[in-house]
Amino acid sequence: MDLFDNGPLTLVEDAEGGIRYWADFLPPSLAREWFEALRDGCRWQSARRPMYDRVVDVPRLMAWYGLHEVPGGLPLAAMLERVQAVAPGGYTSAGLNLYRDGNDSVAMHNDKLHQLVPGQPLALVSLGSARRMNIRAKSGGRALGIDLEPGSLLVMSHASQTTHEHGIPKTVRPVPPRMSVVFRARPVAERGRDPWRVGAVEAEAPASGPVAGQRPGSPRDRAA
Ligand SMILES: O=C(O)CCC(=O)C(=O)O
Ligand SMILES: [Fe+2]
Repeated sequence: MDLFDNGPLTLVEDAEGGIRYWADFLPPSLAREWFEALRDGCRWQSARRPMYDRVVDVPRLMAWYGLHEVPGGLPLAAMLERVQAVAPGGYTSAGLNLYRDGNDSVAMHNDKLHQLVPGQPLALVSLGSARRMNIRAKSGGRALGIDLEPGSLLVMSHASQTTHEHGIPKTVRPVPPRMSVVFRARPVAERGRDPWRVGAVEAEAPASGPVAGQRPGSPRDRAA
């Protein structure tokens, strides 16, 4: 690949732009700075969900902000400005995931369609350590694996959420924490509502809402 080519790698094609990946979206020093600011400044919460006859913690921490009400000090407006320059969209919310170690994960899923504005993309910025994302067509076939590097951007079309699933598998490799910041365009009726209380942004919806006040790295029962 041309070293000076910062254009995207197209992973999936569709009429709305498919799934595209920019490895060098952010300068490394800025990616590090923003990782630390968000790790230390976000209201991280541990959500719970039923699994068989138990209720377990969703295996990662999450935070969520409407873009009209981001607390001062969090670099989400500056990040959004860079996202808009590459992948313009009507983004209204930022959902953040913190994977504390290789035991944290997200199961294969598509983002909930009723919580997304049709035609609008989802933009996912990765910070911290690199983690593998698997992307698989619902129609079958092998999953495609992409290592989401710190400072990278993955943009998924709305249409791709109807045709493909994505997930971050656990890994036995010792990996430092990794964060994703997902900008989404939410329908007006969904804005301002805590997404965990209306069925969550994706498949691992907790039934009982978040447990407030958990700090990154605190011990817990992690399944799934
Ligand atoms: O952390 C990631 O890269 C994926 C997160 C995700 O799929 C989601 O929040 O819906
Ligand atoms: Fe997702």
